[in-house]
Amino acid sequence: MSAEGPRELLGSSSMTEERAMEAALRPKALSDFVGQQTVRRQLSLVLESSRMRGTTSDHVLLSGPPGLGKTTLAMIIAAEMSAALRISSGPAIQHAGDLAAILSSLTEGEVLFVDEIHRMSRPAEELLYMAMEDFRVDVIVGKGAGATSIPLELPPFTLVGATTRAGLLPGPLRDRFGFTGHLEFYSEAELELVLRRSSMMLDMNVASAGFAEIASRSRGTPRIANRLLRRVRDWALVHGVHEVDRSTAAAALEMYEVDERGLDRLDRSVLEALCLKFKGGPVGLSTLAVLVGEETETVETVAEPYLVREGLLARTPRGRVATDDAWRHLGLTPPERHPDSLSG
Ligand SMILES: Nc1ncnc2c1ncn2[C@@H]1O[C@H](COP(=O)(O)OP(=O)(O)OP(=O)(O)O)[C@@H](O)[C@H]1O
Ligand SMILES: [Mg+2]
Repeated sequence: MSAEGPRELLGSSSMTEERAMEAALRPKALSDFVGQQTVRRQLSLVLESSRMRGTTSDHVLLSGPPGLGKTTLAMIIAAEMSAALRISSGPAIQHAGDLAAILSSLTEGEVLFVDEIHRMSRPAEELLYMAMEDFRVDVIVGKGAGATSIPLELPPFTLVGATTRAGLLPGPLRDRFGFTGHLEFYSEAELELVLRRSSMMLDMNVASAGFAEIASRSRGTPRIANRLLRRVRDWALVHGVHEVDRSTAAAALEMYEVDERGLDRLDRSVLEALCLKFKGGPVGLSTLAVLVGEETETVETVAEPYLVREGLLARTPRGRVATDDAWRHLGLTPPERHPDSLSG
């Protein structure tokens, strides 16, 4: 979510449309959720078992890069449990009191979804430990010497936390989730399924090769696949194309500066900054973020995971390094290196 903000691949005016479309395209049941076999199977077992036992499900933590389906899964969990869903987020819970207010208003069995849970404040986090484990919170009333703590029983609820950065979660919090699902990037075949479904909802006529072309540029991410599909729709509409084939899709996406490997402007500027300004690195993350004019978190959660996966960038103890493949992707010649200085 947060990482989505500064990302302006397609301009901020598309953000409202993006939200609305995202809601419309979200699968509503676990069986409609494409890919993520492992997580889906594990989660379905957790939910099935709690349904059989007639209890609320264990708390669930979902981690993974932006746009892979964490929010979608949280909604599916509530739907599968026929439970009400309450949505909040780490940045919105800055005081323990904010969290206490949310928790004390939950009804029995409700699913509380906390997005970006790694961004909650420390005091709120500590309150959450007790709530997760004992369904109880201590509410502090008053200030200073006169402050008293009133224990408050909570109805059983299921916490679903989502994070793009599981590594930032303190151990005690991570340990209190009964189940952690790590979402992986999607294969091109899976993205084609996502696109097929979305194209029907958008009433588009797309040939198989058209789906393949869009999928191959979608960085393993359903959100990006859906977004590119909408841009291809615009292009086809304006150019009077009735069936989107491979070349239509390619032409449209070239225009939006999404290259054949799915790299967009931000990805390329990260690689360019590394290669052209720092001879390929190593460069610290924060320096890199300043150079490309983005938040550190955006570079780290949005651009890097894909660049690393594509073998274009390496994270080393001394900083980020461009691989030879990155130089070649930018049309540059990789520098000669001493064999032992490779990637720091
Ligand atoms: N497995 C899937 N099958 C079909 N569509 C999916 C799947 N996963 C995600 N999507 C689509 O991708 C879009 C983004 O998914 P979602 O909002 O759940 O991502 P997220 O992981 O919560 O991202 P963020 O970290 O930015 O909050 C949704 O509109 C949804 O329709
Ligand atoms: Mg989300």
